[in-house]
Amino acid sequence: MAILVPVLTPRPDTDGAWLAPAKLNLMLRVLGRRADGYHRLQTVFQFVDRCDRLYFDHRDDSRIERLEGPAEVPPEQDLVVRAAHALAEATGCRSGISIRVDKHLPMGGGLGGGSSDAATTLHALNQLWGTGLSVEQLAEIGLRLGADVPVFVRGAAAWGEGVGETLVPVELPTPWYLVLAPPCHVATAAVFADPGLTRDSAPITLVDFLRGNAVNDCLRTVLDQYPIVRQAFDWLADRAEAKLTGTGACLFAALPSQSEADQLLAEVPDEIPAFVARGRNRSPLFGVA
Ligand SMILES: C[C@](O)(CO)[C@H](O)COP(=O)(O)OP(=O)(O)OC[C@H]1O[C@@H](n2ccc(N)nc2=O)[C@H](O)[C@@H]1O
Ligand SMILES: Nc1ncnc2c1ncn2[C@@H]1O[C@H](COP(=O)(O)OP(=O)(O)OP(=O)(O)O)[C@@H](O)[C@H]1O
Repeated sequence: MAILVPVLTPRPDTDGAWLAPAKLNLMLRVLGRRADGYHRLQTVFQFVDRCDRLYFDHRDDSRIERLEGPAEVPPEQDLVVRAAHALAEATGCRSGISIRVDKHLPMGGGLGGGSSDAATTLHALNQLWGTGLSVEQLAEIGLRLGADVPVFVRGAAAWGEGVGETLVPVELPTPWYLVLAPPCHVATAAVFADPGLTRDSAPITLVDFLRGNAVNDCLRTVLDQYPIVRQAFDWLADRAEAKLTGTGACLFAALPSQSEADQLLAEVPDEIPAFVARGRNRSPLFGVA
């Protein structure tokens, strides 16, 4: 008997917004450094249902413009604009687009918000411009924009290797997470450049991870470089199993229920922005629970 696997197509929600979710790195091992300076990693990516919201409006000319977005990011440097140009160049498409970015994810937080915005833009414009690229082709373009873009393009929770481009989909438990966003931007490049960073971890297997081997090799460096992250980490670690996502600054803990997550959220000190979100094995961009 044939098994029908649904083909999922990214689509806007009922308000016309294309969702760009956050990711968490449930573990992060740094195995070594490549000749180009990039680090070889092992990681586990899972999405959460906290999202930026992107809107795309048709234009009659061929200009690519960001009409609304984060004030800290000049429009021409915004990853949504860079993704749109990259798709236009790769396909020879001469269409234009107006993009509005309704930002909900903290920036420079290890939640991959910019990468997710780029991935959502690639999917949305591939449909709106009718450029017809495959997911593989979009992921390849995405990788040139950032190491985290491919997992958002593929939209499945994954075991990741290489610099994050070798992805194997995984089905994981989907707990409620309390996410703390200490108010600082962590410079990913500076964390990877730290001489004290552990960069010779032995590779592990998915089974090792599922049995509880879930360290983040960047944690010590980030806590040493950013006292404000250490303060938030200590607070969370006193109450739950605290983890760092990516190179931070965001921290998270899995809780058994929404009510327990909400209860802990209510206790978070006022100076630490925080939210509760549900883990998802399929990106909310693809519109399924
Ligand atoms: C740490 C993770 O968030 C884990 O998911 C990602 O690997 C980082 O992905 P990202 O933010 O998209 O990072 P990129 O913008 O590609 O890289 C920023 C900088 O971090 C350093 N970098 C990044 C990723 C990596 N595997 N090795 C590195 O050494 C490089 O100096 C690079 O110039
Ligand atoms: N649309 C965008 N949203 C957020 N940041 C953007 C965007 N476009 C460009 N950027 C730039 O990218 C940087 C990293 O943003 P992002 O939110 O992806 O960081 P991050 O969560 O630390 O990601 P990662 O986990 O991939 O390191 C920002 O500091 C900002 O300068």
